Amino acid sequence: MTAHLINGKAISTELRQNIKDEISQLKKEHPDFQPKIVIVQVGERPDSSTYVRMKLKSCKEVGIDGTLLKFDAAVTQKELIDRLSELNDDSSVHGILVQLPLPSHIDEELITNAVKHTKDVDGFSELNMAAIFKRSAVPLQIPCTPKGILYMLDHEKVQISGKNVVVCGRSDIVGGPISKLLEKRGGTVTIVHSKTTPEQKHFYCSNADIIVSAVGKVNFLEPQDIKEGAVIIDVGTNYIPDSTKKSGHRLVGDVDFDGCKEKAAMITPVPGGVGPMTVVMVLHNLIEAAKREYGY
Ligand SMILES: Nc1nc2c(c(=O)[nH]1)N[C@@H](CN(C=O)c1ccc(C(=O)N[C@@H](CCC(=O)O)C(=O)O)cc1)CN2
Repeated sequence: MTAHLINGKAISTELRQNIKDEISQLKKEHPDFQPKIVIVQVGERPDSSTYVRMKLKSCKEVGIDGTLLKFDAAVTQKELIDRLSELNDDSSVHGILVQLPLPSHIDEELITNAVKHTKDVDGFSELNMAAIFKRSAVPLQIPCTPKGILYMLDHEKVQISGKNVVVCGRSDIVGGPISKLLEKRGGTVTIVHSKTTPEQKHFYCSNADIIVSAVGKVNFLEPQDIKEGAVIIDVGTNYIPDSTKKSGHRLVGDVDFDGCKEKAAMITPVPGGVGPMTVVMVLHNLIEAAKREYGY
């Protein structure tokens, strides 16, 4: 069997067009409607600069006013919090996103919580996270990568309820929220993490109908670890040396793609899988926040 490729690039392009159409319709109906996001970047990490550029470009494409607020890597926590507080109070700003990771002298927890709950388009504040983990609560925003993964699974009509699901990784950005969201959708979810033994990893993964891998390790999932017909969602972003590339490196996921595609029913590529979905979900969360603010 060769797996069906879940094309995140194509799915995100289609969704971006829908968002663009919705914004232009809203602007026609309400000429004062101007959705706006402020993206906060601290320091000059090249990967963060790439992601921020991608987000701002997508905003521009659909008619969202995207502003970059850049701070020197040596910025103090107080300066950042004061600025976030001003943005929280600025009624022209509907969404605030702090690009992660932050330099080590900054407390990520403190900063993500300093973003007003209603403007938290990343969904990383404690109020949003708590709503994800509470059984009957409906979160205002779902973090962009987990939201993108759920959208892809629904787009491909993958049944979650009643399935064995394994999530590899337990980060706040991906593993933590996606495991709870998949469990809320009726999956029986096991989390594989850094304290899981190789034997446990093999046992749980090889019995899984759906695997989401977000650990950041090349070849973390190999064909012998997965079940015939499984659905594999690869969230890994790992750069490996490649002398055939001008940059000298190439992006790969956590999954041995060539091996696993022969055994899986569906698989996401890296690049072109989950990554583009993360970007489009920023737009989706922002537009929802803006509509709430305008009362539409
Ligand atoms: N505040 C946040 N910080 C971070 C998040 C996040 O959701 N919010 N997630 C990641 C990084 N990230 C978005 O910020 C992100 C990662 C990857 C991609 C993407 O489209 N990747 C492409 C390849 C891009 C390349 O060539 O380098 C792909 O997979 O096709 C987009 C966004 C950590 N920080």
